[in-house]
Amino acid sequence: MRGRLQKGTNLMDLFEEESRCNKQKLVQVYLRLKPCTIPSNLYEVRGDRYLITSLDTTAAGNGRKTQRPVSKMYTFSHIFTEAVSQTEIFDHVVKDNLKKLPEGQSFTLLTYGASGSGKTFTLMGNVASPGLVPRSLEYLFNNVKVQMHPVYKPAEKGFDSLSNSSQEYELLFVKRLRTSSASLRDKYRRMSSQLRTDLSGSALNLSKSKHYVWISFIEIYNEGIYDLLAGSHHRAAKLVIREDKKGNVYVVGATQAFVRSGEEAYDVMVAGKHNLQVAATGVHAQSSRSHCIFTITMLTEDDGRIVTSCVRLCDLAGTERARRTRNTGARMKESRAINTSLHVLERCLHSLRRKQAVANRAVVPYRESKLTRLLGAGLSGTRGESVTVVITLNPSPEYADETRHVLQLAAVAKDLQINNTVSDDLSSRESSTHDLNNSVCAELMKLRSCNERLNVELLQSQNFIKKMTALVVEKKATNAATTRELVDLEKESSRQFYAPQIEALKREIKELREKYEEIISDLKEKIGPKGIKINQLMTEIATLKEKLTTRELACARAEEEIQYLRACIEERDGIEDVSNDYMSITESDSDEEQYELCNESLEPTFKKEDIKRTRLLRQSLVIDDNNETDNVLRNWMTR
Ligand SMILES: Nc1ncnc2c1ncn2[C@@H]1O[C@H](COP(=O)(O)OP(=O)(O)OP(=O)(O)O)[C@@H](O)[C@H]1O
Repeated sequence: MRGRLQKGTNLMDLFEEESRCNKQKLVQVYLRLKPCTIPSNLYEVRGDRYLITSLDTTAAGNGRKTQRPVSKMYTFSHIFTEAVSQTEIFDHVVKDNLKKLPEGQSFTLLTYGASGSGKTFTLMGNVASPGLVPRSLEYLFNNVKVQMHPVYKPAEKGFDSLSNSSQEYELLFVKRLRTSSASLRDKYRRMSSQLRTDLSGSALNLSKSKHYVWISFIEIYNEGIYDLLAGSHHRAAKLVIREDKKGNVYVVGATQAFVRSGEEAYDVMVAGKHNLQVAATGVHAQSSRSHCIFTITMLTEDDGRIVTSCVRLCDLAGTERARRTRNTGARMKESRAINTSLHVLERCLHSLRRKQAVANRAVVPYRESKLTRLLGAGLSGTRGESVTVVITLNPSPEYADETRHVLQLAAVAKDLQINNTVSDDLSSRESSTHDLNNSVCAELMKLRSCNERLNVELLQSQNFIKKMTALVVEKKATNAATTRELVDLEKESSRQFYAPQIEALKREIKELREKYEEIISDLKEKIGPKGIKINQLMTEIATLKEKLTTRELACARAEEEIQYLRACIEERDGIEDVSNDYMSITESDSDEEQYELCNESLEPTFKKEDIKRTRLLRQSLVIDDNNETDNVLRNWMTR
């Protein structure tokens, strides 16, 4: 499933869950990311199922094409990130399917991705990390009772019983094949201890049945099918595809090798791999130039009944951009053939999806390439095969262009249903013309069942919408409650946060107050007697001030008197030396003596009262500072 990036993956999960319930089993599409040293922000893995890409997309506007980054979300059955081991991938992707093999349930696994993204690594691996092929072999041979003589051999119509001489021939043939790959043979032995550790504890427990295991290995190169087990001249003869009336597709004449152990099977496969056309390209030095399909066929004999099933492990050649590979000549031709067959695969998947979605009779173009002809029956679901696609992705930004194409195909494959009831056109195309009435009736029946299915889907969708609406309402209510709680919490937390600070401040203030009160009382104690003295001095100062004021008033009065006397003296024109005479008047002189003295020197108008007044004046001035008074008088006299 692919869609624009949306918020709320929970809703997405719910929706997916709902769709899963509505649909039948889907093609399993896994994503494996290759470890990458260059950091890239083009891809983001969310959870273990969602990939968000920010790849450039061409947009046409105003007559011009522009590149702009678009976020897209792709859903996978599971995403294996860079750190995930081969063991985990085997356990997740292959193991359960192998368990169903003896029951007649076939399984096809495709690795698909850009060149150099890790398809071959995922299938074959290396000595340190064996891939899905050696693991599948080890798992099978460790868990089933494999027969040592090839009594039954897979054939077009199911199986053939072999004569003793034929059995001998088959055993010899495998021995010969193994000799041809002797130089490459010890690889499995080096891997096997690792494999045994990884696979320990897993058992199929099928001791009652007898199993005959055969393997075949073919490649599709430049739209020709070749037998990789046919020796070094395998390209000399092309194989042909045959299809029976039931829609089963066979490669006629493909070598089947009878194997009795994982090691034997692996050696045969290595011999075949040696024949693979591997050539250097600009992208990947060991690039696969063909699609190759490794098939393990198992004939299970149980109570005289033979059941045939197979595991097909397909390593598809990588999509290639001619611009980047810089291929020319033969390489260019190979590249074109690879891209064409992959393009047909993509179209087939698209048509199948449409066909399954609307139950129509659209023709799926399986026949347009050898690859789709061979895989078609499995993908269409008519044979009840389980199909798994492992998309390998190199997150390095330079592979972004190829990756976008790969993801498009992955998105389509993810939506395909398998084991569905929609009839496939493989057989219908071969069948003779239908009776019109029958076909109309069949069409009507189909339409009715389709209608019923749609009604059910409608009901389910309505239920889903109801559930969603209820969920939204619930979420809104929860949100409101949460907001209220948050506000309360904020208040509470701020109160709790400041309360201790306020308490601390109050305590501090109290302590300071007590401290300063102590200091003040200490000071008061210390300045106690001095304080009383100061108070006394202040009182004295006040008394002195009062006295001064009184003296000032007296002075003022005296001045007035003096003014008056002066005026009187000035009136006595002609009288001289008054001042000297007057100065001779002393305190000791009696009023009479003074009067006499005055009489002698002054005009008769200078009255006795004046003398008295002058004396009074003198007295008032002489308080405690005679000198000052004298000075005042002296000043007055000398004026
Ligand atoms: N998950 C991985 N971990 C470690 N190494 C890897 C991984 N995937 C790929 N490689 C390494 O990257 C290189 C290319 O990988 P591989 O040969 O599997 O690419 P491919 O997709 O099969 O390419 P082509 O389609 O061109 O054959 C190999 O050297 C392989 O060991």
